[in-house]
Amino acid sequence: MTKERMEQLREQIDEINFKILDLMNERGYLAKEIGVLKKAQGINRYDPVRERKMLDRLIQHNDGPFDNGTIEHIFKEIFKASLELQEIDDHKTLLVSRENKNENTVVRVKGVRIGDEQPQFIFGPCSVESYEQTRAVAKRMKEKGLKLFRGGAFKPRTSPYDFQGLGWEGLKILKEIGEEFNLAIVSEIVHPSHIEKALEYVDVIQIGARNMQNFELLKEAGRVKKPVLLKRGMSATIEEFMLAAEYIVSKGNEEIILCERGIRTYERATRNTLDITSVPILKKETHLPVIVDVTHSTGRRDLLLPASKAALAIGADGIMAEVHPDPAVALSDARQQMDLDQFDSFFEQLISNERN
Ligand SMILES: O=C(O)C(=O)C[C@]1(C(=O)O)C=C[C@@H](O)C=C1
Repeated sequence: MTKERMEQLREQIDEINFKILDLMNERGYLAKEIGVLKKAQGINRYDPVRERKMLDRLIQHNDGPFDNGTIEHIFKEIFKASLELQEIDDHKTLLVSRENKNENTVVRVKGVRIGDEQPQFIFGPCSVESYEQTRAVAKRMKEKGLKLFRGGAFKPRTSPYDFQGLGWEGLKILKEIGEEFNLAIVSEIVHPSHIEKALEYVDVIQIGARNMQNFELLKEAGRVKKPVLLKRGMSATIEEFMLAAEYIVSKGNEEIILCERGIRTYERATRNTLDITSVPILKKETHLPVIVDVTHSTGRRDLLLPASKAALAIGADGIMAEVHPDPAVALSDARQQMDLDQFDSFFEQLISNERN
């Protein structure tokens, strides 16, 4: 008997649930329409006076069993949800979003396809210090059949007294070495007025973490036909990172590679905290390729291999890491770059892991 009664009651609740659902959605459509009218009249959508009046009237009619506080709470949630509905309508779909374009963007650089099935690798010294130093790394990369070579010529450094890079001289070295070994050159550009001239030297324009919100630089990079490697700012949220990429795409350049390079947190065991889950989030939310810079995120040679494996396992399209013939005497990032032998063993282990 009690069992039957319980079933009856549950059936009634189920029916009421559907009624509430229909009424909620009917209410939602009305709120959306009000939202459109408010927008046209330039009125603020959030109306606390109206909300207060509605709550007062509801409380006057409330015969229980729910107490007034509970009723207020439930309806406040409904108002909040309606407000969100009104805002979604106004939310422009980003060009970088999956919603806007479902298929993956594949960035092509000298025959290498970034964002396609195969993971890709970008290696090279932190800074171009000399022709010999740069060439030694490029030669080792060429022997491994690697194609994407990084090297910093313009170096935005925290301290003005640290090595600032060789500038145009560094880009000349990179170009020469790129031609000798048929490597694609990835190098950072820091000034909007340098973009045009840099096209002669680089195959990929890198925009560094410190410049992720240099909007004039982003716009200029958006105006040219050259792939851009955009690094996540050190304190940037994923949304801010996506909006930075949007600046570039909105000017006409869709050839963007996003690069997770760690964010600043309270943790000091690593140089930055590698936000590994940003990779699948960015892959889900955008159509752009995503790579991970294991050197700047970890700042530790001993973590380069596990961090790279983790990045590929979680869906990264590639890895970036720094290699120097003699890291101990490097002019920047001496503690985190691999020497050539370490590079051999790192790469060997990484690709054998990929094969298995
Ligand atoms: O009545 C309005 O002005 C609405 O926009 C609708 C509504 C609601 O859901 O009831 C939504 C948000 C406002 O803060 C107040 C009320």
